[in-house]
Amino acid sequence: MARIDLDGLAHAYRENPQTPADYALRPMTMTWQDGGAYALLGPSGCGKTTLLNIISGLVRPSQGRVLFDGRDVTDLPTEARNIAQVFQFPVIYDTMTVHDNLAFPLRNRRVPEAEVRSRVSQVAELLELTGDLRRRASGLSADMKQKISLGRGLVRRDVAAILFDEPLTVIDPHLKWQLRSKLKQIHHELKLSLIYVTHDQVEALTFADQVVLMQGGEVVQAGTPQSLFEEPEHTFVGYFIGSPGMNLLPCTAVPGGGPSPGQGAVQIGDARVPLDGGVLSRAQGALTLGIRPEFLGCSNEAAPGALSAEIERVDDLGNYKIVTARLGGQTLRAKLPEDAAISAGPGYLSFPPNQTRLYAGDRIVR
Ligand SMILES: Nc1ncnc2c1ncn2[C@@H]1O[C@H](COP(=O)(O)OP(=O)(O)OP(=O)(O)O)[C@@H](O)[C@H]1O
Repeated sequence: MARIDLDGLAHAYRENPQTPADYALRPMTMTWQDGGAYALLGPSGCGKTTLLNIISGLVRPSQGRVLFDGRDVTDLPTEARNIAQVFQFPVIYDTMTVHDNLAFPLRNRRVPEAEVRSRVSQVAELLELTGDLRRRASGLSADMKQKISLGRGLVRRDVAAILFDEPLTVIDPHLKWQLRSKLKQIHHELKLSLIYVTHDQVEALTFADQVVLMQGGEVVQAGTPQSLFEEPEHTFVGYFIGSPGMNLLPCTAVPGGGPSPGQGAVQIGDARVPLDGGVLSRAQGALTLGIRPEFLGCSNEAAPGALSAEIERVDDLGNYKIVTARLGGQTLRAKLPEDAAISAGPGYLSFPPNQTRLYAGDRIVR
């Protein structure tokens, strides 16, 4: 396994790119640690596959370098990069047994047969394929075939990294859930460097220990799932991560407008939300207040510091409730426990200071 450095990497599919919009991938420099599980996450067209293909060698970047353990591989073809790849659709040999499919990448590299057997049985066990090893692949379901493709990706010990391009897309939802957690377990047991492209945040957040969130060819934030959830550095991270995403409320600064000395506030329509005076003094440009639905306090009862609001509706979603409320002419959502006593009508919202974020020009202000 290898550390991967992306050094000033950028890519434009068109010749003579002139403006940032001409780039599928805008200049980026970052390091992915040996043995890490990374998810490249973002909406369709944000550049995830382009980045993955540059790492695998399918696309040569227009600018910058890719280094594996300090070695420049930018000009090496895929075969010379020592990586394994798993794609959206199964890539297996139908005429071979499950065992021989899993053994193929090892036998191809002349790994001694005793080691082939031990590694195949280890990977088969992890993927719960042990009982199927003697079956011929041709008769198997699409799900099973994709599991074998995953196994073929995971079977070699000596690869620099394993690259996954939306590998669970064709998998049945129940099995998908199992495989996501399985991949996390496999990552810990086999200590592999994994890079995993997905547009599905649940997939990225369950599987990866580092999530690289992309938008418009740029990395907007890279960090642990927890940091992306708790500390979104950009409004896009707040919006894209979470279900529902962060409440993002355009607002204006009211320096010194808070209830206590040194405290400021922001104005949202006719509502005023107190905010740390220091943060407010560092904010320039268009301001947005951000609070996750999980952290927004919401009740029919008045509480100290809570703001009067209209609770429009309450949706009971089984494990939790989603409250839709109006404050200062804007709509907010709160996520409450399933047993919370709450109903439509007059209500109160509170913004815990340590969970309330201010963004200026979409970037967090600290
Ligand atoms: N071979 C190509 N030629 C020209 N433009 C391309 C090519 N491949 C991708 N693009 C463009 O580059 C941008 C990034 O595409 P890319 O496939 O990397 O995004 P993505 O995040 O992987 O999206 P998806 O999840 O839909 O595959 C898009 O605007 C896309 O239209």
